[in-house]
Amino acid sequence: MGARITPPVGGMCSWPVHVRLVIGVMTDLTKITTNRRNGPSRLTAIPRSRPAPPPGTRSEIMPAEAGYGQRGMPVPGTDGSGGTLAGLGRGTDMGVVLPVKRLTAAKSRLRGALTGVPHERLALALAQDTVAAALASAEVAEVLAVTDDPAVGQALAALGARVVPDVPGGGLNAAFAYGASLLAHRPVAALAADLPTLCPADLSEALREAAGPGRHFVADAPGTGTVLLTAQAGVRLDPRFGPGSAAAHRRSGAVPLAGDWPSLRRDVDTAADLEAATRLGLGPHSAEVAGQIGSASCSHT
Ligand SMILES: Nc1nc2c(ncn2[C@@H]2O[C@H](COP(=O)(O)OP(=O)(O)OP(=O)(O)O)[C@@H](O)[C@H]2O)c(=O)[nH]1
Ligand SMILES: C=C(OP(=O)(O)O)C(=O)O
Repeated sequence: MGARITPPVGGMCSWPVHVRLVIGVMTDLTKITTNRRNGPSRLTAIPRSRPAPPPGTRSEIMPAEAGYGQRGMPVPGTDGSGGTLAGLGRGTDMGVVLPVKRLTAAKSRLRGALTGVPHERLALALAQDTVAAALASAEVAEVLAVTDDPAVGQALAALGARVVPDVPGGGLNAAFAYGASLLAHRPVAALAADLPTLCPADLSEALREAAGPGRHFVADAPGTGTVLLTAQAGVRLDPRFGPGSAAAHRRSGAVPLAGDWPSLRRDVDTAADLEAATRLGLGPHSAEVAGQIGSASCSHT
Protein backbone atom coordinates (compact mmCIF):
# COMPACT_ATOMS: atom_id res chain seq x y z
CA MET A 1 0.00 0.00 0.00
CA GLY A 2 1.31 3.45 -0.76
CA ALA A 3 0.64 6.16 1.75
CA ARG A 4 -2.85 7.23 0.74
CA ILE A 5 -3.21 10.87 1.64
CA THR A 6 -6.69 11.92 2.49
CA PRO A 7 -7.77 14.74 4.74
CA PRO A 8 -9.25 13.80 8.11
CA VAL A 9 -13.01 13.27 8.08
CA GLY A 10 -13.67 15.70 10.89
CA GLY A 11 -12.82 19.33 11.26
CA MET A 12 -11.08 20.74 14.29
CA CYS A 13 -8.16 19.10 15.93
CA SER A 14 -7.49 19.01 19.65
CA TRP A 15 -4.09 17.41 19.36
CA PRO A 16 -1.19 18.88 21.24
CA VAL A 17 1.20 18.98 18.30
CA HIS A 18 4.04 20.07 20.56
CA VAL A 19 4.97 16.41 20.76
CA ARG A 20 6.78 16.93 17.49
CA LEU A 21 8.88 19.70 18.96
CA VAL A 22 10.17 17.84 21.97
CA ILE A 23 13.87 17.04 21.98
CA GLY A 24 14.71 13.58 23.30
CA VAL A 25 17.48 12.55 25.65
CA MET A 26 19.63 9.42 25.58
CA THR A 27 18.57 7.72 28.78
CA ASP A 28 19.33 4.45 30.53
CA LEU A 29 16.02 2.59 30.47
CA THR A 30 16.31 1.52 34.07
CA LYS A 31 16.86 5.05 35.24
CA ILE A 32 14.00 6.88 33.58
CA THR A 33 11.61 8.19 36.18
CA THR A 34 9.97 11.00 34.26
CA ASN A 35 6.24 11.28 34.58
CA ARG A 36 3.75 13.48 32.86
CA ARG A 37 3.82 16.11 35.57
CA ASN A 38 7.40 17.05 34.78
CA GLY A 39 7.47 15.83 31.20
CA PRO A 40 7.16 18.01 28.14
CA SER A 41 3.42 17.62 27.90
CA ARG A 42 3.09 19.31 31.27
CA LEU A 43 5.45 22.17 30.63
CA THR A 44 2.64 24.52 29.78
CA ALA A 45 1.19 23.97 33.25
CA ILE A 46 4.39 24.72 35.12
CA PRO A 47 4.65 28.16 36.75
CA ARG A 48 6.96 30.60 35.02
CA SER A 49 9.11 30.72 38.16
CA ARG A 50 10.11 27.11 37.52
CA PRO A 51 13.86 26.98 36.92
CA ALA A 52 14.94 26.35 33.35
CA PRO A 53 15.65 22.71 32.60
CA PRO A 54 19.32 21.84 32.98
CA PRO A 55 21.36 21.78 29.79
CA GLY A 56 21.04 18.48 27.98
CA THR A 57 17.55 17.73 29.27
CA ARG A 58 14.28 18.41 27.50
CA SER A 59 13.57 21.65 25.74
CA GLU A 60 10.98 23.98 27.19
CA ILE A 61 8.06 24.41 24.80
CA MET A 62 5.84 27.41 25.36
CA PRO A 63 2.15 27.42 24.45
CA ALA A 64 2.53 29.70 21.45
CA GLU A 65 5.13 27.41 19.93
CA ALA A 66 2.97 24.40 20.64
CA GLY A 67 0.04 25.78 18.70
CA TYR A 68 -2.31 25.81 21.68
CA GLY A 69 -5.36 27.93 21.20
CA GLN A 70 -4.77 28.02 17.44
CA ARG A 71 -6.60 26.12 14.72
CA GLY A 72 -8.96 24.59 17.26
CA MET A 73 -6.22 23.36 19.56
CA PRO A 74 -7.24 23.27 23.23
CA VAL A 75 -5.96 25.97 25.52
CA PRO A 76 -3.33 24.92 28.04
CA GLY A 77 -4.72 22.90 30.91
CA THR A 78 -7.50 21.23 28.93
CA ASP A 79 -7.73 18.22 26.67
CA GLY A 80 -10.78 19.38 24.77
CA SER A 81 -13.10 17.11 26.75
CA GLY A 82 -14.21 19.66 29.29
CA GLY A 83 -11.76 18.53 31.95
CA THR A 84 -8.54 20.11 33.06
CA LEU A 85 -5.25 18.30 33.04
CA ALA A 86 -4.25 16.16 35.97
CA GLY A 87 -1.88 18.11 38.14
CA LEU A 88 -3.93 21.26 37.79
CA GLY A 89 -6.50 20.16 40.33
CA ARG A 90 -8.72 17.71 38.41
CA GLY A 91 -8.55 14.35 36.75
CA THR A 92 -8.09 10.93 38.22
CA ASP A 93 -5.07 9.12 39.48
CA MET A 94 -5.10 6.69 36.54
CA GLY A 95 -1.85 5.04 35.52
CA VAL A 96 -1.70 3.85 31.90
CA VAL A 97 0.41 0.78 31.12
CA LEU A 98 1.50 0.43 27.53
CA PRO A 99 3.84 -2.39 26.42
CA VAL A 100 5.80 -2.09 23.20
CA LYS A 101 7.75 -4.91 21.55
CA ARG A 102 11.21 -4.47 20.11
CA LEU A 103 10.68 -2.61 16.84
CA THR A 104 12.36 -5.29 14.75
CA ALA A 105 9.63 -7.74 15.86
CA ALA A 106 6.70 -5.37 16.40
CA LYS A 107 3.65 -5.03 14.12
CA SER A 108 4.76 -7.81 11.78
CA ARG A 109 1.35 -7.89 10.08
CA LEU A 110 1.89 -4.25 9.12
CA ARG A 111 5.29 -4.80 7.52
CA GLY A 112 5.40 -3.28 4.03
CA ALA A 113 2.19 -1.31 4.49
CA LEU A 114 3.87 1.97 3.59
CA THR A 115 6.07 1.83 0.52
CA GLY A 116 9.49 3.34 1.13
CA VAL A 117 8.99 3.76 4.88
CA PRO A 118 11.20 1.74 7.20
CA HIS A 119 8.93 -0.57 9.19
CA GLU A 120 10.53 0.35 12.51
CA ARG A 121 9.73 4.04 11.94
CA LEU A 122 6.08 3.27 11.40
CA ALA A 123 5.87 0.91 14.38
CA LEU A 124 7.45 3.54 16.61
CA ALA A 125 5.21 6.33 15.33
CA LEU A 126 2.09 4.35 16.26
CA ALA A 127 3.34 4.05 19.83
CA GLN A 128 4.41 7.70 19.97
CA ASP A 129 0.96 8.91 18.93
CA THR A 130 -0.70 6.60 21.44
CA VAL A 131 1.51 7.76 24.29
CA ALA A 132 1.21 11.46 23.43
CA ALA A 133 -2.58 11.20 23.38
CA ALA A 134 -2.66 9.31 26.68
CA LEU A 135 -0.42 11.90 28.30
CA ALA A 136 -2.75 14.65 27.09
CA SER A 137 -5.81 13.03 28.70
CA ALA A 138 -7.13 14.87 31.73
CA GLU A 139 -7.82 11.53 33.40
CA VAL A 140 -4.27 10.20 33.17
CA ALA A 141 -1.70 10.85 35.87
CA GLU A 142 1.11 8.72 34.46
CA VAL A 143 2.00 6.63 31.42
CA LEU A 144 4.26 3.64 32.02
CA ALA A 145 5.79 2.10 28.91
CA VAL A 146 7.10 -1.46 29.20
CA THR A 147 9.70 -2.10 26.53
CA ASP A 148 13.11 -3.63 25.96
CA ASP A 149 13.78 -1.50 22.89
CA PRO A 150 16.13 1.40 23.69
CA ALA A 151 14.88 3.48 20.76
CA VAL A 152 11.29 3.08 21.90
CA GLY A 153 12.25 3.88 25.48
CA GLN A 154 14.10 7.01 24.43
CA ALA A 155 11.30 8.27 22.20
CA LEU A 156 8.52 7.62 24.69
CA ALA A 157 10.49 9.09 27.60
CA ALA A 158 11.00 12.21 25.50
CA LEU A 159 7.22 12.54 25.33
CA GLY A 160 6.92 12.27 29.12
CA ALA A 161 6.32 8.56 29.69
CA ARG A 162 8.04 6.60 32.41
CA VAL A 163 9.84 3.65 30.83
CA VAL A 164 10.73 0.30 32.35
CA PRO A 165 12.24 -2.79 30.75
CA ASP A 166 10.07 -5.81 29.98
CA VAL A 167 11.33 -7.72 33.00
CA PRO A 168 9.08 -10.80 32.66
CA GLY A 169 9.79 -11.14 28.92
CA GLY A 170 6.77 -13.44 28.79
CA GLY A 171 4.63 -11.79 26.14
CA LEU A 172 2.01 -9.07 26.09
CA ASN A 173 -0.09 -10.10 29.10
CA ALA A 174 2.95 -10.61 31.28
CA ALA A 175 4.18 -7.15 30.28
CA PHE A 176 0.79 -5.61 31.12
CA ALA A 177 0.63 -7.41 34.48
CA TYR A 178 4.19 -6.35 35.31
CA GLY A 179 3.45 -2.72 34.50
CA ALA A 180 0.26 -2.83 36.55
CA SER A 181 2.16 -4.27 39.50
CA LEU A 182 4.41 -1.22 39.46
CA LEU A 183 1.34 1.04 39.62
CA ALA A 184 -0.50 -0.94 42.30
CA HIS A 185 -1.29 2.23 44.24
CA ARG A 186 -3.29 3.62 41.33
CA PRO A 187 -6.25 2.61 39.21
CA VAL A 188 -4.65 1.11 36.11
CA ALA A 189 -5.52 1.24 32.42
CA ALA A 190 -3.88 -1.25 30.06
CA LEU A 191 -3.75 0.44 26.67
CA ALA A 192 -2.76 -1.01 23.30
CA ALA A 193 0.20 0.88 21.84
CA ASP A 194 -1.06 0.81 18.28
CA LEU A 195 -3.72 3.53 18.38
CA PRO A 196 -2.39 6.31 16.09
CA THR A 197 -5.77 8.03 15.82
CA LEU A 198 -6.32 8.25 19.58
CA CYS A 199 -7.82 11.54 20.72
CA PRO A 200 -7.32 12.52 24.36
CA ALA A 201 -11.03 13.30 24.75
CA ASP A 202 -12.10 9.79 23.67
CA LEU A 203 -9.70 8.24 26.14
CA SER A 204 -10.78 10.63 28.89
CA GLU A 205 -14.44 9.77 28.39
CA ALA A 206 -13.77 6.04 28.41
CA LEU A 207 -11.68 6.33 31.56
CA ARG A 208 -14.42 8.32 33.28
CA GLU A 209 -16.93 5.59 32.39
CA ALA A 210 -14.52 3.01 33.77
CA ALA A 211 -14.46 4.75 37.12
CA GLY A 212 -16.85 2.27 38.81
CA PRO A 213 -15.65 -0.66 40.90
CA GLY A 214 -13.93 -3.65 39.34
CA ARG A 215 -12.62 -4.01 35.78
CA HIS A 216 -13.84 -2.54 32.48
CA PHE A 217 -12.74 -2.91 28.89
CA VAL A 218 -13.20 -1.33 25.46
CA ALA A 219 -13.30 -3.67 22.48
CA ASP A 220 -11.52 -2.77 19.24
CA ALA A 221 -13.41 -1.61 16.14
CA PRO A 222 -14.10 -5.15 14.84
CA GLY A 223 -15.39 -6.07 18.32
CA THR A 224 -13.22 -9.13 18.88
CA GLY A 225 -10.07 -7.59 20.34
CA THR A 226 -9.42 -5.19 23.20
CA VAL A 227 -7.85 -1.74 23.15
CA LEU A 228 -8.32 -0.77 26.80
CA LEU A 229 -8.69 -2.73 30.05
CA THR A 230 -9.01 -0.97 33.39
CA ALA A 231 -8.87 -2.05 37.01
CA GLN A 232 -9.57 0.03 40.06
CA ALA A 233 -6.78 0.46 42.62
CA GLY A 234 -6.28 -2.76 44.53
CA VAL A 235 -8.07 -4.85 41.87
CA ARG A 236 -5.91 -7.30 39.89
CA LEU A 237 -5.73 -6.28 36.23
CA ASP A 238 -5.81 -9.90 34.98
CA PRO A 239 -5.12 -9.00 31.31
CA ARG A 240 -6.24 -11.47 28.64
CA PHE A 241 -5.08 -9.70 25.48
CA GLY A 242 -4.62 -11.72 22.31
CA PRO A 243 -6.97 -13.24 19.72
CA GLY A 244 -10.57 -13.13 20.98
CA SER A 245 -9.62 -10.97 23.94
CA ALA A 246 -12.94 -9.09 24.09
CA ALA A 247 -14.78 -12.33 24.85
CA ALA A 248 -12.00 -13.42 27.20
CA HIS A 249 -12.18 -10.17 29.14
CA ARG A 250 -15.96 -10.41 29.35
CA ARG A 251 -15.74 -14.03 30.58
CA SER A 252 -13.23 -12.92 33.21
CA GLY A 253 -15.81 -10.53 34.66
CA ALA A 254 -14.66 -7.26 33.09
CA VAL A 255 -17.53 -4.98 32.06
CA PRO A 256 -17.61 -3.83 28.40
CA LEU A 257 -17.91 -0.08 27.86
CA ALA A 258 -20.29 0.97 25.12
CA GLY A 259 -19.21 4.45 24.02
CA ASP A 260 -18.43 5.09 20.35
CA TRP A 261 -14.87 6.40 20.80
CA PRO A 262 -13.80 5.72 17.22
CA SER A 263 -10.30 7.06 17.77
CA LEU A 264 -9.80 4.70 20.70
CA ARG A 265 -11.21 1.59 19.08
CA ARG A 266 -9.12 1.93 15.89
CA ASP A 267 -6.11 -0.29 16.53
CA VAL A 268 -3.74 -0.79 13.62
CA ASP A 269 -2.56 -4.31 12.92
CA THR A 270 -2.75 -4.51 9.11
CA ALA A 271 -2.42 -2.32 6.03
CA ALA A 272 -6.24 -2.17 5.85
CA ASP A 273 -6.35 -0.95 9.46
CA LEU A 274 -3.80 1.73 8.58
CA GLU A 275 -5.96 2.88 5.68
CA ALA A 276 -8.98 3.09 7.98
CA ALA A 277 -6.91 4.99 10.54
CA THR A 278 -5.68 7.39 7.86
CA ARG A 279 -9.28 8.14 6.89
CA LEU A 280 -10.10 8.81 10.55
CA GLY A 281 -7.04 11.04 11.01
CA LEU A 282 -3.59 9.98 12.12
CA GLY A 283 -1.74 11.53 15.02
CA PRO A 284 1.25 13.74 14.17
CA HIS A 285 4.00 11.11 14.32
CA SER A 286 2.18 8.61 12.14
CA ALA A 287 1.00 11.35 9.79
CA GLU A 288 4.56 12.49 9.31
CA VAL A 289 5.79 8.96 8.64
CA ALA A 290 2.94 8.44 6.18
CA GLY A 291 3.84 11.67 4.42
CA GLN A 292 0.56 13.16 5.43
CA ILE A 293 0.21 16.76 6.47
CA GLY A 294 -1.91 17.42 9.52
CA SER A 295 -2.82 15.33 12.50
CA ALA A 296 -5.65 13.46 14.16
CA SER A 297 -9.13 14.76 13.61
CA CYS A 298 -10.45 15.06 17.11
CA SER A 299 -13.64 16.85 16.09
CA HIS A 300 -15.75 14.87 18.54
CA THR A 301 -14.38 16.65 21.63
N1 LIG B 1 6.65 -5.21 25.98
C1 LIG B 1 5.95 -6.04 25.17
N2 LIG B 1 5.04 -5.52 24.31
C2 LIG B 1 4.36 -6.36 23.50
C3 LIG B 1 4.57 -7.75 23.53
N3 LIG B 1 3.73 -8.31 22.62
C4 LIG B 1 3.04 -7.32 22.05
N4 LIG B 1 3.42 -6.13 22.57
C5 LIG B 1 2.90 -4.82 22.21
O1 LIG B 1 1.51 -4.82 22.41
C6 LIG B 1 0.84 -4.06 21.42
C7 LIG B 1 -0.29 -4.88 20.83
O2 LIG B 1 0.22 -6.11 20.35
P1 LIG B 1 -0.10 -6.62 18.89
O3 LIG B 1 -1.17 -5.84 18.26
O4 LIG B 1 -0.26 -8.10 18.94
O5 LIG B 1 1.23 -6.16 18.17
P2 LIG B 1 2.41 -6.97 17.60
O6 LIG B 1 2.66 -8.25 18.35
O7 LIG B 1 3.52 -6.01 17.57
O8 LIG B 1 1.89 -7.27 16.11
P3 LIG B 1 1.99 -8.56 15.18
O9 LIG B 1 3.44 -8.92 15.06
O10 LIG B 1 1.42 -8.12 13.88
O11 LIG B 1 1.20 -9.63 15.85
C8 LIG B 1 1.89 -3.66 20.41
O12 LIG B 1 2.21 -2.32 20.64
C9 LIG B 1 3.08 -4.53 20.73
O13 LIG B 1 4.30 -3.86 20.51
C10 LIG B 1 5.55 -8.26 24.45
O14 LIG B 1 5.81 -9.45 24.56
N5 LIG B 1 6.21 -7.36 25.24
C1 LIG C 1 -3.63 -8.00 21.35
C2 LIG C 1 -4.81 -7.95 20.75
O1 LIG C 1 -5.03 -8.02 19.43
P1 LIG C 1 -4.19 -7.52 18.19
O2 LIG C 1 -2.94 -8.34 18.22
O3 LIG C 1 -5.07 -7.84 17.04
O4 LIG C 1 -3.96 -6.06 18.39
C3 LIG C 1 -6.10 -7.87 21.45
O5 LIG C 1 -7.04 -7.36 20.83
O6 LIG C 1 -6.18 -8.31 22.58
